[in-house]
Amino acid sequence: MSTLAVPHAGTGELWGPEEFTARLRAVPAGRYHDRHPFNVRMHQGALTPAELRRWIINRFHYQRNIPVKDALILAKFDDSSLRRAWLRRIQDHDGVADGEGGIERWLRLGEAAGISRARLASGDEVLPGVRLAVDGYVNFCRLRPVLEAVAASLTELAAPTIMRTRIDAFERHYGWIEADGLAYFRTRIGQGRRDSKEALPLVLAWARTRQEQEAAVAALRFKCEVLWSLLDAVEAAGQEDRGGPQGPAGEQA
Ligand SMILES: O=C(O)c1cc(C(=O)O)c2c(n1)C(=O)C(=O)c1cc(C(=O)O)[nH]c1-2
Repeated sequence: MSTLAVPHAGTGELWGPEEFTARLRAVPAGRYHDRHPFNVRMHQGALTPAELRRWIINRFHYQRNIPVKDALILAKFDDSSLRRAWLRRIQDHDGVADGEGGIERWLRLGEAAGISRARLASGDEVLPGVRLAVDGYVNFCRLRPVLEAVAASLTELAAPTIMRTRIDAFERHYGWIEADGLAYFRTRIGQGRRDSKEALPLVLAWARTRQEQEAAVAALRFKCEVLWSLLDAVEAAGQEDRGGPQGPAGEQA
């Protein structure tokens, strides 16, 4: 595995590009939110309409903050071609005109699931844990070096697969959501693939020391934790509805 490794003072050998890539890919392979019990139940068709609506409302908070964190990353680049590439990510979400882009498509997903635009856009039902997780990601991209901020986006290596599974699951189990509402997920398959294909070579090139390589892997781990925490909060709110994790409220000691 380490045939390309070269020695680096103090912090161990620099991983060769193959080993570094394998280590980055191993992070979402092991701890991506597709394994989260809430996501597993979503894909099994076991969520109630109220639970699915809660997820759509809370995930919207993540969606609307993605272009904010991408603008923070863009501001770290001193190179026009990189800024242009990153600007396209912002446009993926915001569109280039009213009525376009991923945020608009997520609003339509909400409508297809019976959530009005005003309700979704208000943010009133965003859970505290979701707010903290999303703030954590935005602030990470604001405060950390560009290598780590870009590495954190590499969860998208795993995103196209989860999108495909989600489309199948929604079509099979949640027929009450109008089919047009799934456009967000369909569009995201290609965008996510392109984003990760673009970001991976940047991370490989910018991590020049073993310490930086490890920081990139840690950034990706952190991002998996952000996505995991978001679902923890959504799941916990459902348990409260059902009377708490130990059963109905009155039966708890
Ligand atoms: O539904 C998902 O499972 C999922 C995961 C991720 C991800 O892995 O970060 C993103 C998205 N969706 C997504 O829609 C999206 O726009 C997106 C942007 C980013 C990012 O970090 O730049 N991740 C994701």
